[in-house]
Amino acid sequence: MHMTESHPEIWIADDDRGVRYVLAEALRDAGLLVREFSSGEEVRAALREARPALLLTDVRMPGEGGLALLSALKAQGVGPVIVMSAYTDVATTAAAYRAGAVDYLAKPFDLDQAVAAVQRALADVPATAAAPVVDVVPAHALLGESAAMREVFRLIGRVAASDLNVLITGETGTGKELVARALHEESARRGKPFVALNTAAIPSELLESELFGHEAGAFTGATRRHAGRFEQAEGGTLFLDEIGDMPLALQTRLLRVLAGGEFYRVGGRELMRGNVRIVAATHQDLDGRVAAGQFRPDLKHRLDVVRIELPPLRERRTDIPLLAQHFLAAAAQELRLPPKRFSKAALKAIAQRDFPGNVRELENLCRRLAVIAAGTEILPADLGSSAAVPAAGGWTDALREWATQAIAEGELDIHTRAREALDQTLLQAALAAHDGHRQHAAAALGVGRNTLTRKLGASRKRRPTKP
Ligand SMILES: Nc1ncnc2c1ncn2[C@@H]1O[C@H](COP(=O)(O)OP(=O)(O)OP(=O)(O)O)[C@@H](O)[C@H]1O
Repeated sequence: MHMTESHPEIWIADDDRGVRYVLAEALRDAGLLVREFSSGEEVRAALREARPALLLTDVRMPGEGGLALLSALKAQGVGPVIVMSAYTDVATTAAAYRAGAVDYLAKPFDLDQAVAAVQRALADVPATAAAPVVDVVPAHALLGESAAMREVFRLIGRVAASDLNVLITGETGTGKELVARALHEESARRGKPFVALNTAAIPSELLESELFGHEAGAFTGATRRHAGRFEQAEGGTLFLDEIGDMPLALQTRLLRVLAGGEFYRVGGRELMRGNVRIVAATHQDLDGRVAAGQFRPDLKHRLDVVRIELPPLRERRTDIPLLAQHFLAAAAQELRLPPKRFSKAALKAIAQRDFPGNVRELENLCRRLAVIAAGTEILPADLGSSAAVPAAGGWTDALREWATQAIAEGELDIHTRAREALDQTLLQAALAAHDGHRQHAAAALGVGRNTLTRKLGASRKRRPTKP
C-alpha cells in the first residue's frame, strides 16, 4: 500500500520482529519506504506484483533461507540484495557474496552502518549479473566473533572471487596464512594448488630458483630441472609469506614477473607464462621499509591492491574463549586424550592475558593444557603465571645498574645479596597483600610456608647488611 512508482521500496526479510522493527524505523528515518516480511515465502508472494529497490534479508529463517531467496531473486534480475546474519564465518559470508549479495551485515550491526550500506547499494544500482551459485561451501578453521574478525571475514568474502592481489598484515601468529588459504578456498581457484613460500626462511641465494625454478646445470648442485613455486602454483594461488624480507634484487625480478606475467627459469631460455594469484603477507611495516629504501614502492603497489589487517589477539579478546575451547578440544582429539574443558574462571583468566605470539601462542598453551592439566576441568591454577616479569625499563634496569657498579667495585657476594633483596621484596609484597598472614602469602608466591618462614628468618639475621 506504500507502493508508488517514483518511491521504490526497501524490503526487509527477517523472522526476528525486533530486528525488522528497528531496521525499518532507521530506514524510514532516513527517508526510505520500507516493507517488512517475516519469511522468504512472503517475499516470493509479494514479488508476483511488485519489485523492491533493494532487499535486506536474514540468512537463517524458518522455511526458505536468505541465501536461497537471494539466488532466486538474482535469477529474476531483482537486486541489489544485502544479506544479514549472526553467522559470520568465512563460509557464510563468502557464500553470500558468491550468490550475488552486494553487502553483508554481521548481526548485531550498528543501525547507522546498515542505513549507510543500503544507501551505498542504492547508489550503485544497476547491480551486475548474478554470479553462479555454489551451494557446497568448504568449512574453514578460521574462527572469530570479534568485530575485527567479522570485518576480516567480510573482506575475504568480498575479494576472494576477484583476482586482485592481496596483502595481509599482522603480527606473528595472527593467522595470516589461514587467511591466505581462505582466500584461495573461497575463490574459483580452489581445486588448483595453493603454494606457500616463506621468503624469510630460505637463503637469499636460493630464493630465485625456489620462486622461478631452474634448469639442470644452472648452478652448482642444480643437477635436475626444478619447477619453481610459480610453476607449481599454476592456476592457483601463490602465498608469499614475510614478503618484507625479500632481497631487493629479487624484488625487482618479482616485479617484472608480476607486471608482465612472464618469467624464465634460472638458467633457462624458455619464456614461461603463468596464471597465478599472488597473496603476500608481512609482519613488518611495509610502508616503513619503503620509506627506508628497503622495499620497492612499485612492488608494494602491485602487492598491496587489497589489504587485510589482522589485529593482534590482545585487541580482540572476545575471540579468546572461542579459540581456546576450540584448540583444547582439537588437541584432545588429535592426541587421543580424554576431553577437558575450561572452568569459567580459567577462561576469564586466559582472556585477560596478553599473547605476544598471538593465536599460535594460545594454541600452544591449549595443547599443553590438554596434556598436562590434571583434572577434566581446567582451573586458573593450571594456567601458570601469565604476567610477564617486568623486563625493560623496570627493576631489571635498576638491578643491572647496581650489579655493574658492584662488580666494578669488586664486591664478592653480589648474587647472594641480590637474591636476598629479591626475596624480601616479594615477601613483603605478599605479606602486605594478605595482612601478614604467612600461609596465604606463601600460597600467593607459590612457595611453601616453611620456605617463607626460612626466608623471613634469614633476612632478619642479616638485616644490617644493605643490598
Ligand atoms: N582465527 C583463527 N582461527 C583458528 N585458528 C587460527 C586463527 N588464527 C590463527 N590460527 C592458528 O594459529 C596458528 C598461526 O596461524 P598462522 O600460521 O596463519 O599465522 P601467521 O600470521 O601466518 O604467522 P607467522 O607470521 O608467524 O607466519 C595456526 O596454527 C593457525 O591455524
